[in-house]
Amino acid sequence: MLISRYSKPEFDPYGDTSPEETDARWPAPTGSGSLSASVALPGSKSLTNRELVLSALATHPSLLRAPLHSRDTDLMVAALVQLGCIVNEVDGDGEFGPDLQVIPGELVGSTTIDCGLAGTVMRFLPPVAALGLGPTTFDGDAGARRRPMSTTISSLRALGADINDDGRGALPFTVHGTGTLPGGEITIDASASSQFVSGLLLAAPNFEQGLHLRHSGERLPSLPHIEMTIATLARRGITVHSPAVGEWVVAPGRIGGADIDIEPDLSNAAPFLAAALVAGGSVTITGWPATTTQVGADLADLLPLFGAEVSREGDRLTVTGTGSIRGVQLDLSTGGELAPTLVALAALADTPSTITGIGHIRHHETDRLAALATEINRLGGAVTELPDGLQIDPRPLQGGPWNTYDDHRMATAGALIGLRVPGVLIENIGTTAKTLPQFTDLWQTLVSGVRS
Ligand SMILES: O=C(O)C1=C[C@@H](OP(=O)(O)O)[C@@H](O)[C@H](O)C1
Ligand SMILES: C=C(OP(=O)(O)O)C(=O)O
Repeated sequence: MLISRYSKPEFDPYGDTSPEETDARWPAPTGSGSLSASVALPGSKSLTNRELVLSALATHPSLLRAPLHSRDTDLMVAALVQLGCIVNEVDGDGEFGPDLQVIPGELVGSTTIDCGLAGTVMRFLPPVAALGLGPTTFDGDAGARRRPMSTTISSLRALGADINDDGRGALPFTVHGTGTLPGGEITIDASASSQFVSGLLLAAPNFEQGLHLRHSGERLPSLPHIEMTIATLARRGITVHSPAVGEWVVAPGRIGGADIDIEPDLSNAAPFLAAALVAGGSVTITGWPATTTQVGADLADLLPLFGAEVSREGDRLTVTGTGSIRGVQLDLSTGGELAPTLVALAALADTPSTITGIGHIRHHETDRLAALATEINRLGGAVTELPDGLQIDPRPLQGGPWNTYDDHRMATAGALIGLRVPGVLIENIGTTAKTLPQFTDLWQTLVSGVRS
């Protein structure tokens, strides 16, 4: 089947909802005994969207096996189809939807791309549009217009692209593609997001002169995601040289078509695995890859800091907890994506925690530092915002409303707290569809796997 009209579903569980607009809150289920659950998760968002982009830029067709099907990946598919690719759904072995065959086509603009709230779409596709012929306008949700884009805009300009924007360094803007981009040597500030680097690296082999990219800025967050970008390029025959930390060189080259198995999303495993600490008992995630560039793999080292035991048998990773949680002192700069889960855990711990190195998550789906502090404190918590993190002091929490700010990880963090605290009512739980449309069903499976 050709997916040429990949549009938002009629029921849009993810759009720009405010707490006031959403009457129906999801009562987070409470765990009534220690857990004994085994959960299979759909594919990684970060891998699926990288492989979709590389497939579109490749010389030959690609097959993505067991890809994620969620709002962020649907938006990526829709955008690539608009830019001239063919994407076919084909039967596969994946439990969570069809495989995707991607046939690259001549890249064309004259279109408006809906980025939704997906950082991967808004940061990975402007370089692709610059390689297409014609104007491509990028826009997205109200929340997307607040996410930083100035590095994408200024870096593409420095590489030879013609871009119209309103000077705010944000969506919307228009890339006037000419079918080719000179590329070359530039220095950027990627302090606000690693995705500025990844977006340029993914398209770099197709720039006339390739790319010599340097990062200069106060910090470079989410380094594993850049490693992931480099690894996905390597599998398609492109070597990224990194002569120094924060410096990358990509020669012009041909991105190969590929047959790729997408790993389960290990960042989405975070709330499920953390549930073992919150309720006690054990939670197993199946399909855990032997090696991976996903930062979610760090959970195997991070959760023991909170008091968990982690074991591994083949492709099954199991976390066991007693229900008692220790506070942590943690620099999470490499895995900011895991912060909402770990902060929720810390809010249920017996001792104080400080989680730092995550100032940049103020620019994620929402200002996650402010959102986590506000929502946990509303339930009686004592969370203090730091410039680049949160201090979390233990307090008994009580039930009440939990707002999600259109942020899938705020929703799952609320569910985790609700596993222990009765009466947590989550607004717009449907926002989990950004990367895990099956969240409520899978969470129910987890909670039902209880040994009383
Ligand atoms: O490249 C990617 O797939 C991602 C990079 C990270 O972004 P930041 O560097 O902005 O944190 C991560 O948090 C995001 O969820 C996904
Ligand atoms: C920051 C995230 O998403 P995005 O890819 O939209 O940046 C996330 O999923 O935690």
